Amino acid sequence: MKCDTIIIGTRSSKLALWQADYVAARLREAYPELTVEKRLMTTKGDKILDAPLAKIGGKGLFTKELEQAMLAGEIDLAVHSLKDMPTEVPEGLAIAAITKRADPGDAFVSNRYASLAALPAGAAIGTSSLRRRAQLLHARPDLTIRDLRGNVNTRLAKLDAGEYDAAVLAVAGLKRLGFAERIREVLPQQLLLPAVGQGALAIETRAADAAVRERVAFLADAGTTACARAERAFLARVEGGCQVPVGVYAQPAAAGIAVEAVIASLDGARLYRDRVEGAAADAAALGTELADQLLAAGGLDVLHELGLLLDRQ
Ligand SMILES: NCc1[nH]cc(CCC(=O)O)c1CC(=O)O
Repeated sequence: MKCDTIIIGTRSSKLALWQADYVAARLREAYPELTVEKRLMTTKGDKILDAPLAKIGGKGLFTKELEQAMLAGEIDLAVHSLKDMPTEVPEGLAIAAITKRADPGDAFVSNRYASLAALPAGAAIGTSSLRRRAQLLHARPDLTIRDLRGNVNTRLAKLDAGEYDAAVLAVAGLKRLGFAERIREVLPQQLLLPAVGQGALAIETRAADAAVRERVAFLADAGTTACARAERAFLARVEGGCQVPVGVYAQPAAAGIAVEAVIASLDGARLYRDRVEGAAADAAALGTELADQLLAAGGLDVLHELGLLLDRQ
């Protein structure tokens, strides 16, 4: 008899484990006969903890080792935060399902202040995200942004150690780990647009593994998938990685889908933001169109200055 087992590869951060356990539980529930195992792995992004993420660079910082293990047949699927996935999936692999998105927002967390507005001039906010830095500085040029790296638990511990007045973290990650009560304020989207795919999970498999693909298909959410298509097309057009000062958020709208995005300089002084709306079937084209609009409006100069678009043709 065929051995009916699916091995899920996962990073060992608490958030990654929560996400892998979530998918494992849903698979076991759907297929009581199936054996689901977890294999813990370490990625480059987990190992290099002392350098700002933006300086380490490289695509797939949190995904590459898992992808290699999948191609080698050591694991059958990987569960990623969609926002950590590069826009290009390696040859031989595929995103088999994108789950229903949880809260896509960013949270203001602080032991000292109740809201962003309550922060005094010069207060220090911890974040390593260029997207958060640029948009926060645009709204509050008086603030100081200090690098804050590590997984969610590490970042909260550093905040509690008193090195920062506040930090900004993804709402979805905080809630998954049981830290909802640490959220002082969900920052309005008008102020801070999320990262591509924030709040959604991507289930990656071998492209040719029909058995596994079929089994995870029920986890896909059509609405989130269309939104992710628009957001990832936007990102692919502007750069392709997760470490650029851009935010993008697609959501259902009267016409089908509305996409809003921002490209900003690191100091927040220049910020280009716009919105397009169209049919969900045209999601990818909408994302690309919006990227072209923002690049033409000044975003291209901003990204060029960052040295991130050197090999763009
Ligand atoms: N950058 C790491 C990361 N990748 C996914 C999440 C949260 C979960 C999600 O957005 O789906 C986080 C934590 C954070 O940004 O605070």
